[in-house]
Amino acid sequence: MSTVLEFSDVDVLRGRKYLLKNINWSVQESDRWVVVGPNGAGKTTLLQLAAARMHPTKGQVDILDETMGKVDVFELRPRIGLSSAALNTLIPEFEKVINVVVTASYGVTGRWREEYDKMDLRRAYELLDEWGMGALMNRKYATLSEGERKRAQIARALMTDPELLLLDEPGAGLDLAGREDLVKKLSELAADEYAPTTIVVTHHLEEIPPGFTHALLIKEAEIVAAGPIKETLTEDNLSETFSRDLKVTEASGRYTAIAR
Ligand SMILES: Nc1ncnc2c1ncn2[C@@H]1O[C@H](COP(=O)(O)OP(=O)(O)OP(=O)(O)O)[C@@H](O)[C@H]1O
Repeated sequence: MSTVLEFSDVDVLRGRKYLLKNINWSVQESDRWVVVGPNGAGKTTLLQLAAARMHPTKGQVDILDETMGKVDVFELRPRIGLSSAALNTLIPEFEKVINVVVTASYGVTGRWREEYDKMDLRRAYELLDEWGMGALMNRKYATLSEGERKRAQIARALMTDPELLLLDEPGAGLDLAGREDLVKKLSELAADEYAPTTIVVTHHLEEIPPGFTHALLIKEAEIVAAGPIKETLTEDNLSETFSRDLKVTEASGRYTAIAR
């Protein structure tokens, strides 16, 4: 089993504020992680480090056997699929859905004069189709609903056949049916042994796909608990993470939490 991510004594500081503090975290190839924590806890910062989009202020981050600071990040990034809401602001207004996906192979967000070969376009279409978006491939991305955008973003993140897939709040803004569809798809992806090592960030336990193996709980820049999902998503750990006395239930791999 090989290690995909290794964070050793990592701090991220901006001014005097710790965005992350004393983070030690190891992710193995077959793992599927959820990162759970309240607003402002440091989840996106953690994902930005894992995506080779940010350097730690202190400590070491190893990604896919490369050490940040010693590797050309432009070679590393295509090996990592990242989906986040930040993408929405980068996509040109009239961009077609198929181009949003295919441009990932060049690491850009607007199709300009690049020539894509048929194989790339075919792969982009197949990925869109797999995520239920095939019929919308020629629509303008700007006209998609939030749920459709999320699925197009995930197809884009998978375009380069990454070894590591990072999804930042893929369920945010989805209605109940949209969330359930997404959870099912992510659960299927988790069960696929050829799927990349996957890390999903969320605020909501209801969005955790069954089959995910590990959880990291984070609060105020520090890890509260991290490890196998059942041992980690306990009432005590979650109550500590969200600073509320929570009642947590689990049935068939689906979690819910309410305040007592
Ligand atoms: N450049 C910066 N300078 C100072 N503080 C920052 C900077 N960037 C982020 N922060 C702060 O760091 C904290 C962690 O931010 P981060 O986006 O990682 O949290 P998060 O857990 O993803 O939050 P959310 O769930 O609300 O998206 C927040 O309090 C944020 O305001």
